[in-house]
Amino acid sequence: MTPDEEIAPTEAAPIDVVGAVLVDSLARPTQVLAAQRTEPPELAGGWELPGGKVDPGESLVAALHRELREEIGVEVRLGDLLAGPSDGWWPLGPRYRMRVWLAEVARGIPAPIEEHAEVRWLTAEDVWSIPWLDADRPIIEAVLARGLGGPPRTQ
Ligand SMILES: Nc1nc2c([nH]c(=O)n2[C@H]2C[C@H](O)[C@@H](COP(=O)(O)OP(=O)(O)OP(=O)(O)O)O2)c(=O)[nH]1
Repeated sequence: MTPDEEIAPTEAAPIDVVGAVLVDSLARPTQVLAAQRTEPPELAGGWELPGGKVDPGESLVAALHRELREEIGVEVRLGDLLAGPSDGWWPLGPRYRMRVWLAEVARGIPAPIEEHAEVRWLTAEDVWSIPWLDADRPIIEAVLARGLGGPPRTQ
């Protein structure tokens, strides 16, 4: 063991987060829902996919339904997993990783009940009009590549 390895901290397991690409229609998506964070200060004002951390012992899908109910007040139907580059996960900085599903509203109207200042439906045309969190940008690129009622973004 080198001195460097001796002092290197053990790599902590990533914390699992789940998120939804909530679209107006799974069959023919033309709009995606973005939610503006209110905390922590370094992320406040940034826009993200609704979702949150998985509780201990909770399944990923159960966590996603719970977070969507608590945060934006909707019941959803889940569609496909939007697979990320790391075994299906999307990296969120050094501490977190996120699984993302397409979803549509089954009941309720999305509202910023908890943790968000605002929620907004965005078309392909205006999807870059808001400052997405850095980690979310490749996810939004992937959403556009799948199709959001318009051609994929080219640059
Ligand atoms: N929910 C969500 N979190 C994201 C996204 N992008 C991104 O970098 N993150 C980060 C922000 C947070 O550091 C972490 C998820 O934590 P969270 O604050 O949403 O989780 P939570 O709802 O369970 O919050 P809390 O109860 O622990 O306060 O992942 C995203 O699109 N959605």
